[in-house]
Amino acid sequence: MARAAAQSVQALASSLGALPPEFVRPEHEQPRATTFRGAAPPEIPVVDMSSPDAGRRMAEAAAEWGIFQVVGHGVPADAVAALQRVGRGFFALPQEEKQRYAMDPGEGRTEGYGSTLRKGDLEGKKAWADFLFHNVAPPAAVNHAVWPESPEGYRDANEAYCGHMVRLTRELFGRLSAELGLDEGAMAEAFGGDDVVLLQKINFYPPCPQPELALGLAPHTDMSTLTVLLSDEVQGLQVFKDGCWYDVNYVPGALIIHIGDQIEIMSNGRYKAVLHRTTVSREKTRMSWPVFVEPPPEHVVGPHRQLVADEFPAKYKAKKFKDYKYCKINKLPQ
Ligand SMILES: O=C(O)CCC(=O)C(=O)O
Ligand SMILES: [Fe+2]
Repeated sequence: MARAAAQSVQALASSLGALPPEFVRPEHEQPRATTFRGAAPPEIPVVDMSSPDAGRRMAEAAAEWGIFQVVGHGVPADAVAALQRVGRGFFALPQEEKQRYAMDPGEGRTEGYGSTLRKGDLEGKKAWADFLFHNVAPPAAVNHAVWPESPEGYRDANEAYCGHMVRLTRELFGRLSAELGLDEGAMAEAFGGDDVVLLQKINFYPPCPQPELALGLAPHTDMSTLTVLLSDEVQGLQVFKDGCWYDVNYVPGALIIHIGDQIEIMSNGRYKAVLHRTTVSREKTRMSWPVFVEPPPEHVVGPHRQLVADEFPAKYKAKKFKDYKYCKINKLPQ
């Protein structure tokens, strides 16, 4: 069991005094040196989706920040609480039981439990996080064999939350399309209609002995269309804007919407994919539950034809989502 236990940050964290060198970020990435500390930092917009100007405000935030928080989103608090309860229950399982769901991309198991421990990023530094992820929609993309059997209620909670995510995604696509002067159905169609794929991920960031030197996740944009992120109340998410890293404030009951690469491409750059990272805490475990909304693998995404003109040439190539993903994962040019 010792070998399996060493494969998670969670197990490592419970046995450590100092941060192992492979987690120490270069200085230009360390949160201590790079987080904005001035008075009155600008706040990521919070939009009430039931207000009359919600569409316009979301579009402005998507263009300026690539991220916004939504309240009045219609996702019931008990569906959110149930998802969080089963996620916490999974990470509280003994290490060897979690390891039963281990992903292994080399073996073709791309869903499941894992950590970035084995694979450093570009600078060879490791991220202070474990995760679990699996598809939740559409039914043809779901493999229940990789979903945890415990805690009890895991499947029901995930299915119920997913139903709300499908509806919320449709609404966001509709409003963001309309604000570009397109038909309300333009984004849904551009991203594969009912075949759009939803991935549920759970991030687990254990307490870290030297949080000022480490990152939970290195800076990245999501390759999704958009991501609907649920966070607990522990501070951790940061976004990059105009040369600075800003904390995203916790807003009770809110969901955080990240514009991903595919919406940036489809909108021909009118909406921006947000560059983000996560910090970790010395005392507290942090968890987050992002849902990545992706086009089906064979689906081609490119700038929408109504957003390309002589004075607005296409800024991105059209390509199959699976090819985009391959290049992004392997850090190849798009
Ligand atoms: O934990 C968070 O707040 C962000 C997670 C994230 O960016 C990701 O999983 O892609
Ligand atoms: Fe992300």
